Amino acid sequence: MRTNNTPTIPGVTGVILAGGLSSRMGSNKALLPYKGGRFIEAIHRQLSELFDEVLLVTNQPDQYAFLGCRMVADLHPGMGALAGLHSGLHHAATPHIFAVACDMPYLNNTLIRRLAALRGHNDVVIPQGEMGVEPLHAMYAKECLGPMENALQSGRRRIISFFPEVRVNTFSRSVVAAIDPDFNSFRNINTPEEYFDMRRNEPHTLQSPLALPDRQQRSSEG
Ligand SMILES: Nc1nc2c(ncn2[C@@H]2O[C@H](COP(=O)(O)OP(=O)(O)OP(=O)(O)O)[C@@H](O)[C@H]2O)c(=O)[nH]1
Repeated sequence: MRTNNTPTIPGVTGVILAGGLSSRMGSNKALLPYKGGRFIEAIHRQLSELFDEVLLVTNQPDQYAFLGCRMVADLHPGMGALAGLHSGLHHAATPHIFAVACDMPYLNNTLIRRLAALRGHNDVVIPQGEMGVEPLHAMYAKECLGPMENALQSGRRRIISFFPEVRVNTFSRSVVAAIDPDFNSFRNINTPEEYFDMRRNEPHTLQSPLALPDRQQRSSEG
C-alpha cells in the first residue's frame, strides 16, 4: 500500500527476483526478519511507492502469498537470475521494468528515479557500483526480451551476456556516488554472517514486532 502522494513512475513495473536457492544463507533470505516484517516486505513496500505494479518472480508462490502482489514463475526454470529477469519482463504490462534482488534492503528512491528518467532511448539503464555494473538494480525495456531469450536458449546465464545486442546506458560510478555515497543501494545480504552484522549495526530496524505471514510460518520457526 502506498504511504505518500509522490507520483509513481509511469510505464515501469517494479520486479523483485525471488527464485534463488539462498544456499549461502541456508534459509530463504527474502523472509529474514527486517523492520517489523520481512526483507521482501520492505523491498515490496519501497517499490510500491515508485511503481503502480510490483511483480514477484518466484517458483514458490505459496511462500509469498502474504505480500498480496502478482506473482509469476520463471519461463526457463533453473537458469538463474537472467531467467527471473526474462520472466518479469515478459509478464510486465509496461514497456519497462525496474528489477531488484530480494536481498537488497537499502534501495534509494532518488537513484531509482534518476535511472528511470533515462529509460526513453535506452534498452538497459544500469548503475555502476564499487564492484562494476549492477544488473540486479537496473531498468530493462521490452526490446531486451529477444536477446535475453537467445542467451537463455544458448545456455548463457550471465545477465550481461546479452548487453552487446541492446542499447545500454551506464550510470557512472561518480554520478551514483553523488546520490548514494556509500553505494548502499547495491548492498545485499547473502550469508548468516552478513545478516547478523546488519542486525548488530542496525538494531533499531529489528525492534518492532515481527509481522509473521501465517501460522504455518510461525510454527516452522519454532
Ligand atoms: N526468478 C529467479 N530468481 C533467481 C534465480 N536465481 C537467483 N535469483 C534471484 O536473483 C537474486 C540474486 O541471486 P543470489 O544472490 O545468487 O541468490 P540465491 O541464488 O538465492 O543465493 P545463493 O544460492 O546463495 O547463491 C536473488 O534475488 C535471487 O532470488 C532464478 O533461477 N530465478
